[in-house]
Amino acid sequence: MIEFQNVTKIYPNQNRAALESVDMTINKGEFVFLVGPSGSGKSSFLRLILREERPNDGRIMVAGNDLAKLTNWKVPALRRKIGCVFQDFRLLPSKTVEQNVAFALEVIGKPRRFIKRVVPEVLDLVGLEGKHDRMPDELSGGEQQRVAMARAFVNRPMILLADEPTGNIDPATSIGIMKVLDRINRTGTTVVMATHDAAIVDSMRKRVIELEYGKVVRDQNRGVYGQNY
Ligand SMILES: Nc1ncnc2c1ncn2[C@@H]1O[C@H](COP(=O)(O)OP(=O)(O)OP(=O)(O)O)[C@@H](O)[C@H]1O
Repeated sequence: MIEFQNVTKIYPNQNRAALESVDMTINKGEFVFLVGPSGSGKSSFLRLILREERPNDGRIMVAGNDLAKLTNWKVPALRRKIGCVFQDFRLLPSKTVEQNVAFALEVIGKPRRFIKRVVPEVLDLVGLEGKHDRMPDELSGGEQQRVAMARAFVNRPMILLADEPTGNIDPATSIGIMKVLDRINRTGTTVVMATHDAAIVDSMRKRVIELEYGKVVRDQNRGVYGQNY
């Protein structure tokens, strides 16, 4: 599903590589935690998968596409296969919960009938039944992140990328967020989550890939967070 072959990324005017000779394969349906100190390359890894950045060297395959060969006009189609969730939720403040999720389908031209049917289904999946008409500022942080997950998943992407999704959420609420990500993963969606949340990684025992100075220093099945960063 995601394959990095000897990938190196050096940002302009930087003398150190953000990612250096990274080789890894993430298979369909896997749940992977990406851990490592601040600046170790986790966000760069996610941005390369989205083709928001391009590598200086190596090859990246995502959902059967060689990203170097993908023409610019095909990039939106690639990104439609990839849902994203961020630490800061990124909801539209003037739209309701339901409208925020529906909007993700409207912009890709889905019919209204379809939108009316699938939006309530996905809001149930993330545990937001009864909150469809709330505005984002009437929700807790955990609920806002559930909206963001519903929006990322409503199009049933093959891959879900999460960049510190529990970073702004208290530990008790984070458990609920992880249950939703686990539920999404069980539908067959590949999940890659960058995190500094040791308690979450240790409790879920999924594959853990650790980066340090842009290199993979650990790749462990049913892994733990490891040392504290
Ligand atoms: N747009 C950019 N321009 C220049 N350097 C960058 C850019 N983005 C990231 N870097 C550098 O690349 C390295 C890796 O950064 P990256 O954001 O991928 O790390 P990270 O592991 O996600 O960190 P954090 O845990 O703090 O989010 C760092 O040295 C960072 O300063």
